[in-house]
Amino acid sequence: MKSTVTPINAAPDGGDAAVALELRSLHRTYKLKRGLFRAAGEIKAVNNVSLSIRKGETMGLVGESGCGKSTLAKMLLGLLEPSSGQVLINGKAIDPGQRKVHARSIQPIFQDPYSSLNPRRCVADIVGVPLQLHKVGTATEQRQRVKAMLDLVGMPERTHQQYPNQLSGGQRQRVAIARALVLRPEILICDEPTSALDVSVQAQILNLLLDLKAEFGLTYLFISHDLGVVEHLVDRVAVMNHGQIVELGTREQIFNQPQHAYTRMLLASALTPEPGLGIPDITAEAEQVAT
Ligand SMILES: Nc1ncnc2c1ncn2[C@@H]1O[C@H](COP(=O)(O)OP(=O)(O)OP(=O)(O)O)[C@@H](O)[C@H]1O
Repeated sequence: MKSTVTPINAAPDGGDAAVALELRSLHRTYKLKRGLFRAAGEIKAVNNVSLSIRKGETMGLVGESGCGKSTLAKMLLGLLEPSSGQVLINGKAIDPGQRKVHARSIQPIFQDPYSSLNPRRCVADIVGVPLQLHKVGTATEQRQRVKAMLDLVGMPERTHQQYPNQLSGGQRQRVAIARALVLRPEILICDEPTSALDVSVQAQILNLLLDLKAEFGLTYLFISHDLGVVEHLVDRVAVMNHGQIVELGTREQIFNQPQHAYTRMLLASALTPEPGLGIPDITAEAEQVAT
């Protein structure tokens, strides 16, 4: 007789769209040197993670600090070599040594836009660098594309020649988003993209990410410890603990019927979002920035 019990990891696979990003049995081990109170050893930061994200899908990745989220993100971006396993983009395995090749398909947005923006370059130059590195178009075309991208993320023209230290936190994150999108990648890895921002600005940036997803048909992996934010944004959620995905499900399954004890613990310990943290329309803020 067929079992009626659904295994924990047998979540819907995200629909019929083609798989944009696939992780196959990814492992990453760090060697630990012997310390004063510690023997030499190793830590399995990512331990046999397999996951498929479909085109146009937003996958949330949640878990406590130290569970391996950033290590996983770095492997997806080709910044860190897996100990074993594979990352595939559109069915093609990526080689971490070929960062430049797959930078055109997959780009990051990090938590702290200030440290990820070059303080000595103006906004337009920061966004233009990827086009120069990848030799996309003529100098005139590059300038046009930079301007169009900055307009799209709500950066008024007067800010294009300014430097990161002259911008607000939200504006810096807009610049980081413009830089991430200027090569027209298909996949964005958003690693806590709003956690360094004020609550009101967080909502504006999340709204912007939603608008851009619709505009470009993007696929997102959205990494966050903030379950309130995740619940607003994602289609499916992967719950990570001690380097492993312990539960995978649709947003409704994870938030309404969590199966794994760790997921239940995470949800129970999450703070209730403050009233008004819902995502407001971005238009008002974009207008404010533009004036
Ligand atoms: N370079 C490293 N060398 C040794 N151990 C590391 C290294 N980088 C991370 N770790 C360890 O690997 C585990 C996973 O770390 P990771 O930064 O991926 O977690 P995280 O979920 O992103 O945490 P956070 O949300 O705090 O950034 C942790 O135990 C961490 O201490």
